[in-house]
Amino acid sequence: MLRTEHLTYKYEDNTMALKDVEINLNNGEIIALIGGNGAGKSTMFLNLMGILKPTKGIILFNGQPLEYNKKYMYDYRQKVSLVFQDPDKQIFHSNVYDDVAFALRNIGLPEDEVKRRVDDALIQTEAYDFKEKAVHYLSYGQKKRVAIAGVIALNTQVILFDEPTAGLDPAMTRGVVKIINTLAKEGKKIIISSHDMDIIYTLCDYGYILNHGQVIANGSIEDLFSMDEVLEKANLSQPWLMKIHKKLGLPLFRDEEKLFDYWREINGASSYRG
Ligand SMILES: Nc1ncnc2c1ncn2[C@@H]1O[C@H](COP(=O)(O)OP(=O)(O)OP(=O)(O)O)[C@@H](O)[C@H]1O
Repeated sequence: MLRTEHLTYKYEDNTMALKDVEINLNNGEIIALIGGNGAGKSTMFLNLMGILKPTKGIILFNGQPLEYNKKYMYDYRQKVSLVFQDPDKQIFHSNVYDDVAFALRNIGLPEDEVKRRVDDALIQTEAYDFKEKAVHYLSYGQKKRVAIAGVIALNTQVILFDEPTAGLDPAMTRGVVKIINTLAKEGKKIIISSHDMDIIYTLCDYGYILNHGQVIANGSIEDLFSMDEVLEKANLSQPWLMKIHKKLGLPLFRDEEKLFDYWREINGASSYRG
């Protein structure tokens, strides 16, 4: 699978965005990459995609270092894909359907297979209703869903999500969380960055905390969010379920439904208004 060794990346203006970063996707199913603004998350994703080339260190896919030539990258990007933080960096075509179909046509899939995959991805992301619409008329949230549809249609083994829910309303956010869970259940490896710690906590089983380009902690999600000092140093907060656990002494639950079930059980259904 995908891992890095001593990954270091320096931008042209000498900004050291990543220093000696070691991550390994085998450590979990849905992996979190978290850190405050400017910690290096997007730079990490661009390196993992081969869009940026490490200044030092290597990225290994299935045990072999990435190669930075056209042929290798053409194959690699059918196995590893990225949902960019900014959908405008991902959407190139003027029409939604053609944009989602682009990469599939590029790899030479027959048009009926392209249609099946594109329609399915647009239905999953609730973007089907505007599939004929011009991209420049779409709202930010709609563009984001088109960008996610493009990656779903590609059906790669590894999917990197850079801030997939930023700018989405609560209903769409729940939709994206559901999509990511479904992709993981299908066996895909996922790395996700988000400033929403509740989403990270609900979705991910393992994580890395980046601070000024360095991994300052890694471990199971429960362990990571128990490290008060590390979270403070990295400008992160605890998920609300973790706060309830720590401050009220309630058991630790992975999602709110389990907390509500527990509450119903200990207090009787009558005191529960949900
Ligand atoms: N093209 C660039 N040239 C120079 N410096 C850059 C460039 N892109 C990013 N940086 C710098 O690299 C560092 C890491 O930025 P990056 O965008 O990877 O962080 P991030 O964790 O994704 O932040 P955010 O949460 O704000 O999106 C920052 O100091 C940023 O200013």
